[in-house]
This record gives sequence, C-alpha cells and structure tokens, in this order.
Amino acid sequence: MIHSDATAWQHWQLTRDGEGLAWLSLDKAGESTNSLSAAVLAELSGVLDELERHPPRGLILRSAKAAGFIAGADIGEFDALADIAAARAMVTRGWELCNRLAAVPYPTLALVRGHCLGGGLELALACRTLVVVDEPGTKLGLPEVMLGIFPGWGGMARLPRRVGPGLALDLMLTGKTVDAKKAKRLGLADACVPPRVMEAAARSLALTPPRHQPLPLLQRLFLGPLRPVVARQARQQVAKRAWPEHYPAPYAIIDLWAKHDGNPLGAPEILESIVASPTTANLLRVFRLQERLKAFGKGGDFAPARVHVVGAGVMGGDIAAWCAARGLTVTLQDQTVARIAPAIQRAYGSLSKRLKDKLQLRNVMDRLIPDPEGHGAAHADVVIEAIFENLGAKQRLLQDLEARMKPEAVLATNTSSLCLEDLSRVLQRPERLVGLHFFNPVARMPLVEVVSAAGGDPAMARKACAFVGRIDKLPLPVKSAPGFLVNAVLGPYLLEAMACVDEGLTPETVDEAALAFGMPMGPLELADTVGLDIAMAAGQALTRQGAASPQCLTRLFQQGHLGRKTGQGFYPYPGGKVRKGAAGPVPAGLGERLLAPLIARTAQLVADGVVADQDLADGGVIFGTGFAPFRGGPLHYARSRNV
Ligand SMILES: C/C=C/C(=O)SCCNC(=O)CCNC(=O)[C@H](O)C(C)(C)COP(=O)(O)OP(=O)(O)OC[C@H]1O[C@@H](n2cnc3c(N)ncnc32)[C@H](O)[C@@H]1OP(=O)(O)O
Repeated sequence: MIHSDATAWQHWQLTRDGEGLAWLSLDKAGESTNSLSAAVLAELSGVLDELERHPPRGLILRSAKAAGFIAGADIGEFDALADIAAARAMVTRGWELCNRLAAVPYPTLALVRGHCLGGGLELALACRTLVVVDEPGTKLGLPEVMLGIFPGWGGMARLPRRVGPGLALDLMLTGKTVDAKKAKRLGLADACVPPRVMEAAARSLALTPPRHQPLPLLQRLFLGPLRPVVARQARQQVAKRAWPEHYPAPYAIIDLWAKHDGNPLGAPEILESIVASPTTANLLRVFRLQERLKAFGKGGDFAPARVHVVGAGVMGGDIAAWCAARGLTVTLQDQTVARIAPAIQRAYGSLSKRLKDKLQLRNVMDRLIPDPEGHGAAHADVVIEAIFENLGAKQRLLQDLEARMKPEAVLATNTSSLCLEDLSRVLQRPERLVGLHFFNPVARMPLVEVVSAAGGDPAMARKACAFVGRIDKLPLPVKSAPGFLVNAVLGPYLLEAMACVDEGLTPETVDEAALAFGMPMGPLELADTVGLDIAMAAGQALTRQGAASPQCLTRLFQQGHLGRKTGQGFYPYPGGKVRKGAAGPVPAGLGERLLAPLIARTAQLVADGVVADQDLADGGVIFGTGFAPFRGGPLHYARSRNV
C-alpha cells in the first residue's frame, strides 16, 4: 500500500510504501529542472520535521523530473549573493540541512538518474547510500568552480572521504562530471543499476545498506596527517592553469579543504573574498550568456535526424564526425572514396580516444557513411557545404544540392570568408541558404555562428539554430558581414600583436602579455596555429580598409613560413610542438593595448547590427575565441573599466 503524507508541499512529494519506506521526490514547481532554491530547502526542512515525527524504516530521495536529479543550488538566486550576509545565510542553509539529513537515525538513499550537480550532489552525498541509474544522461559532479564559487554544503568534506582526496580535489577543481559507471568505479556511488530495476534496487539497498569499503591506508593518511602534502600538490597543479588573481575559487577550495575540512562557515575571510571577487560575478554572467545562446537552439519542432556534409577536408570531416557522435545519421560526400577515407580514419582515431565503450564507438562509426555519389543529400534534413573557399565551385555545388534536396531541409555553407549573398545568388530559392560557421577544432569549440544573409528566410535560420542546439553546440545568430563576429574581432587583435613585433617586442613578450590578461593562447601562437597564409589573407582584407600590413607577417609569408603546419612561423615547431624562448619584461599596459582593437571591433559590430546586442556579442567572443571568461566578455570588461 502506498499513501501520501497529509502535509502538502509545493515542491516535494512524500509517499510511504507498505514496507515502511518513505519515498521523497523533488518536482520543483513551475520549472523544467530541479534546483535547490531557498524555498525548496525550507520545505525540505519541513519534510525532515515530518519524518522526525513519524520516522520511516528508510528514506529514498529521488527526482520526479524527466530532466534529471538536481542541478544544484538555484543559480537564479545568486544575484542576491553579492551581499556577504546573504551569501553566508545561503551557505548556512544548505550546510545545516545536509548535516541534518546525514544525521537522521534511519537509513537514507539517493536514487540518482540524470544530472546530479553541485548542491544536488552534496545533498546526495549526505545520504548514507548513493545509487546511480546507468543512463547516458546520468552525470555527477561539483561544477561550482566554473561559477567562481566552491561546494559549500558539505561536499568538500564528504566527497574526499568517499573517493579519496586526490580524486575529489580533481573533480572539485576542474568541475568535470562523471557518468554512472565511472561514479560506481570511483566509489562515489555504491551501486550502478539499469533503469528498469532502479526502484527495486533502491528499495532493497535502502533496507540493507551496502557496507562502505574503507579507503585504503594511503588515502586515509592523505585525509589525515598528509593532508598538507596533498594540498600543496593540488595548488601546484592549479597554478599551471589558473592565476590566483584571475581565478581565486580553486585556491579557496584547496584552502578550505586543507585547513577547515571543507567548512566555509569556519573561514569567513575566504567566503568574503569569493563573494567580493569580480570573477565570481563575471563567471555567473558567463553561465547566463551560455544559457542565452543555448536558448536559440531550443524550442521549435525541427528535429533533424540526417545530415549530409559535402567536403571531407579537416572541417567537413570533423563536422560530420561530431554530428555522428551526437546521434545523427551522416552522409559524407567528396569526389572519391579515397578522399573520404582519411576523414573517416581521423574520426575513428579521435572518437576511440573519447568513447571507451566499444559498442557505442561502433554505432557512431556506423552512422558516419561515406557517400561519394552524394545520394544522402536527397534524404537529409540539413545539408552542409564545406569544400574549399572558391566562389564558383561553391556556387555550382550549392545549385546541384538545391536541386536534389528536400524542399524543407536546411541548406548551409561553412564558408568563413565568402559573402553569403554572392553564394545564394545562383539558387532557385536564395533565401534558404544559411551560414553554419564552425570553428577549428570542431570537437573543442563550443560556438557555431549561424549566419543570415540579407533577405534570408528567418525560419531557415531558426531551423539552423535548432540543428546547432541538437548537436550540443551554442548557436550565435549573426548577420552576413566579412568575418562575421568571431574572425572579425580576432583580426584587429592579431594585427595589433604583429604591430608590436614590428616595433621590436619579441613574440614571447607579446604573447605573455595576452596570457597575463587571461587569454587562453597568445595572439602570435594563435596566428601560427591558424596559418599565416590565412592570417595574411585576412590582413590584406583589412589593409583594404586602411590598416598597414605588418612587416613581420609579410616577411614570414614570403619565406614560406606559414606557422605550425610548415614547422616555422613566429615560433619554431620542432616535432609539431611550439618552442618558445623566455618572455622579456612585459611593458605596462601591453595586454590592454592588444585587446583594445578587439573590444572596439566588437562594439562596432553591435552598432552595425551584425550581432543583436552587447551580451550576445560578449557570449560569442568568449565561446568563439576563449576571451578571458573571468572578465565577463570584451564589452562588459570595457564597461567595467569606464566606471
Ligand atoms: C553551494 C552550492 C552551489 C551550487 O550548487 S552552484 C550550482 C552548480 N550547478 C551547476 O553549475 C549546474 C548548472 N546547470 C547546467 O550545467 C545545465 O543547466 C544542466 C547540465 C543542469 C542541464 O543542461 P541542459 O540539459 O542543456 O539544459 P539547460 O538549458 O542548461 O537547463 C534547463 C533549465 O534549467 C535551468 N537551470 C539549470 N541549472 C540550474 C540551476 N543550478 N539553478 C537554476 N536553474 C538552472 C536553466 O537555466 C534552464 O532554464 P530554462 O529552461 O528556463 O532556460
């Protein structure tokens, strides 16, 4: 017999079954995703009161949402945390509630299906037993560090005790997630069960909780007397990728764990420094910008299943492989099978590194179909042209594709330098052509520019955005203009860096200034990576707009030094790896000088309507160029400097 408790809660449902187990489900009212708002936590406290009055034999905590378990604390309430008292209250609320759950006298079990992140995982860790459901969507992690904060509800203490401090710190300092099988393997979960038996498994494991394996002796020493050693090593690792003045949260996590056993309430100065740091507000802004871009890819009823890609070069091949890995059936066309084979081989090479499950790998490869005759175009929902940058060749191809495609399918070009209006001129229905500008390397770059030409059909652009969302990339709608947004803003930045070299600074010094600003790679190493021939062509396009061509670039180009691909550019690349000398002293203000043209161009493109507003431009530049996320975007940075 199952009956609900008389008390009605808005977000939680409590039922009791005939075996005396209480099943507590979170179904946050009015939201697609469960998150732990102040109201949700207050109600949970009420539920625990009720269970204290009528203790069950065991408690099973689960989600009633299809979208997942719990996505963490409610990020919608984070704006209020600029106030230190409010931040302290928020931490206290979750900290005390998790402790209270951990201390109840009956067995507790978290049944985790779908994402279980941040405060959601902290709540699950406060249960005695953690069971994960083996499904592709099940992901567990503590991603707080990505928002510039720390796991403040007890996860910093509980996770290291479960999986050992080294692994726990790795998860907390990178924010990466683990799937169900890995959660079990690491000891984070006690059991990993298939969906069809999850309730039966939860019931039996709640009543007879599995015995926790004690951590090995060395791990216990790392939690005890050797804790400072682990902390020192973690600090050294973090220092390799994050400067403390740019990203204070990873350092705060290490300090809180090492000196306060993960209790932020015991270290008000650390909590205060994180709340006061502009990085925290800016990373939260980046999360919101990301959600805004994601929203372009949602909604609508376009559900593409088949993609046809023409051009099996690096870009076309990688786009095809990515789409196949995201579950789409992909036909890849080029003139001969021999031209397609290297792309398939490259896809196999990179996918076999990412996909450990052999069956999954085989399924992905089965979906990636060589198609030298181009039969796939007739069945595809999205057709992407990704051949070499030649107007006539692309026009002929697009004409041919248009004649064979389904009328409602999206016709897209991956051009980065040709004008969409010139390409579409030859089509029967020019308004259907959109640009889908992917970035290299496709697997790593989250952004795709969705380009609309003048007179383009907005419905096609919306479908193109939905396709981008379907393959888990962030769509950025832009108007057709040279370089769109991302390449257009990178151009002046690279030219400024080359102007500095012409003035006598070494490439190392210039790149160091950009790294100190927070860029992921120096502009000259970036130019080498893109290829100096491509930089030269872009530079010449800009020269026509009045800028002088940098001498250093012309010289390298004339000598045939085209960057990484020829083994020499601004730097030598022995064995394919960059070799840099020591940077000289970085002149004051050099970082700002390098970025100023990028910022100015971003503002100009918003003014010209190439991108709809400042926030979208900031999101596009962050996700398209890696612009220092902790600065909140180029225009946000400019605004914050002027106040
Ligand atoms: C001390 C404790 C601190 C913390 O816990 S800090 C929070 C830590 N958690 C996170 O950082 C997770 C953030 N969220 C995500 O990474 C993703 O989202 C998900 C993986 C959970 C889901 O991704 P996807 O399936 O692509 O959906 P979607 O469009 O991102 O989200 C669906 C809706 O859910 C809202 N949402 C997601 N997470 C939270 C959250 N933590 N607080 C409040 N809302 C959240 C979104 O905004 C959106 O809303 P809409 O449908 O209205 O666009």
